[in-house]
Amino acid sequence: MALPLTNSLDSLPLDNLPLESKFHQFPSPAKLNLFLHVVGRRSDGYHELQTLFQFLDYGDTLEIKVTDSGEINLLTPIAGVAAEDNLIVKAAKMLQQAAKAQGQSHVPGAEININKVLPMGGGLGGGSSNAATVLLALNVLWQLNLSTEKLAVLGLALGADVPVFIHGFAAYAEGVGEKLTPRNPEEYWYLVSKPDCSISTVSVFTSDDLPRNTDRQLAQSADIDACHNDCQIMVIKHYPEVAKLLSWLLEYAPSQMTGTGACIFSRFDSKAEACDIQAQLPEGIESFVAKGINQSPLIPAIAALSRS
Ligand SMILES: C[C@](O)(CO)[C@H](O)COP(=O)(O)OP(=O)(O)OC[C@H]1O[C@@H](n2ccc(N)nc2=O)[C@H](O)[C@@H]1O
Ligand SMILES: Nc1ncnc2c1ncn2[C@@H]1O[C@H](COP(=O)(O)OP(=O)(O)OP(=O)(O)O)[C@@H](O)[C@H]1O
Repeated sequence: MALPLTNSLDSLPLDNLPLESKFHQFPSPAKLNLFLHVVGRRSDGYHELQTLFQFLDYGDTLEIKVTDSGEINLLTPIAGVAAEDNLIVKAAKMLQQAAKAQGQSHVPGAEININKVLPMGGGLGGGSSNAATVLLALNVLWQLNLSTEKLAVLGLALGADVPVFIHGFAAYAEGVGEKLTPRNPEEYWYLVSKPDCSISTVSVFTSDDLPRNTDRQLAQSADIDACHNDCQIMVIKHYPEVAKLLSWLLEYAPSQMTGTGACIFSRFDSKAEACDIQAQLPEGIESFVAKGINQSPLIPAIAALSRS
């Protein structure tokens, strides 16, 4: 089954009404890890990574309205995620605390809607992307003026993938994913397919079968195809659904898992080729076709809001 493509993020409207009292729409795109090397483990248990992030022109959409109440209300709950655990709510509350810490006596609230299309636990960074969108949007809507760097530091406490979504440029990342260097990988078309299973990030990072000592030099290779995803090595051992779909896709195109899975991205030169293989996917596999992009669509949306 193809996932809906109705929320293509090309041009989201931001008109000229006052910032308050109306909903503003923001994109919350997916990311791919074009490669993901695990190169060590820190004393706090987190893993040191080397990864290449690129965005997709496909993702969730958030609508945010400022309120006077000081409350954060998520009007469209996500099934299976309690409001207090939702990264959208956590990000908004964290920003309120940061505003109070810098001396603001009254911090407004917000009402938030989400149109969730990204599969959860898919390795597409949906939750982190939602958190980044909330941080950037409310920083403008609440007129807090926190720097991008400060927002990235705040966001890192919510998830290792939040900083790249805050900065919004495709990047090579080290550390736990927060030390970013801009890169411009080729913007291919991708078929993103989701095997019929969900994989928790923690289970991958705590597995004895995760390789943890990939040579740090490998990521410097000029040939991106020389790189790989270490998490995939663990996942295909434990999740036959992923192993089976990956070997099917590899017959047609270079294919690899993103993040800790379970989604697999297959690379094509054109949308038509990606759609052609999508049409042949085995029964019951969810999928979408999207373009890899080196700037997040969130950045121009925030810039337009700042100007309004
Ligand atoms: C795998 C990636 O998606 C690559 O982009 C990210 O590193 C994961 O980022 P994320 O989903 O935001 O993950 P977090 O919420 O920060 O971490 C979830 C859990 O994964 C483990 N974790 C995560 C990132 C990392 N570099 N090392 C880890 O060991 C930790 O046990 C952590 O408690
Ligand atoms: N707004 C949110 N959207 C999605 N998941 C959320 C959200 N808030 C909290 N979560 C929790 O975070 C978990 C991971 O969600 P997410 O969609 O970010 O996974 P992922 O794509 O595998 O991310 P990553 O690539 O960072 O590992 C979910 O299973 C859910 O319990």
